[in-house]
Amino acid sequence: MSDPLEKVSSNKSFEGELTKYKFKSAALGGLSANFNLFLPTNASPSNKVPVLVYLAGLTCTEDNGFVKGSFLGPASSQGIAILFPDTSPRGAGIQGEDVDWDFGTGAGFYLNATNPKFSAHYNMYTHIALELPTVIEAAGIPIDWKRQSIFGHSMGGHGALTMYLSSPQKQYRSASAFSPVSNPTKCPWGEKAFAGYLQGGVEEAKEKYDATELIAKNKEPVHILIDFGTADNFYKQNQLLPENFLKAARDANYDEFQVRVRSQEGYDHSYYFISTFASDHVHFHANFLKA
Ligand SMILES: N[C@@H](CCC(=O)N[C@@H](CS)C(=O)NCC(=O)O)C(=O)O
Repeated sequence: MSDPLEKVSSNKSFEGELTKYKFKSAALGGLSANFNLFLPTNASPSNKVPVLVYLAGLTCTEDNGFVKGSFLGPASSQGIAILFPDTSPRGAGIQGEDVDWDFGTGAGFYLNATNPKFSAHYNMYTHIALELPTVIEAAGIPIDWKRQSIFGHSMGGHGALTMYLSSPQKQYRSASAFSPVSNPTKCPWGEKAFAGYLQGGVEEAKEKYDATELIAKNKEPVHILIDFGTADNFYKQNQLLPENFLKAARDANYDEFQVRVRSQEGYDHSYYFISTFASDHVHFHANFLKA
């Protein structure tokens, strides 16, 4: 069992309330975990609101998304909550976890580790899919967990797409991503992460943690929106591979109404890009969250 939530700070924003919480996380091996939650002003015990989960990228914390993403205004006007989890456990004390910026702290890759070195703490998949909804519900916060969607950036785009496509009970109604790591078993970031966190390495990852592999074998209807920038250096270095995801989706007979991948001319990997299309993504999810 995880401990109850402790409120760290609370600020009025866009008529709603942005609150930072911390708690002792069972999924992350008893470490203290932070998250931010934006609640629109219409949320109340008699009016539970839908929620969008935002997963950030490498080196980020639970703060990057709300500080630089420009999501809160559109979410407030649509009456949607946004949950901003962290990107990894912190302070696990595992040898080597703080050496590289693309592995370990700040780089949890939204999976459940099976390598015994990491498996007690690196369980961001369970933390986000199961633990956070449970502790937030237990605190009486008025969110309707039957109306969830998920989005993210870069490593967090990978997290959003894979959690959407692999969640057994169709936990999320829609998924979207900014510059996602779309085929991680074929790029350096993913290969490094899976070799470290998973006992079965890249082969194990193909089953559960690669969006391109997952869409290729998916049979259910989907609602997916992806944007990436043509001036994104990580795109140019083949870390993102959105074309692989698009091809797998079209080969699996998903048309542009179910899987839309948009190439945005001249945009880079930063939050200048994300904030430009933030409103688009919130409105995309609103179609499904408020249906
Ligand atoms: N630290 C890396 C870059 C890491 C990076 O670009 N992180 C992206 C996600 S993949 C990010 O969102 N950074 C934080 C920010 O822009 O607020 C480098 O020096 O090349």
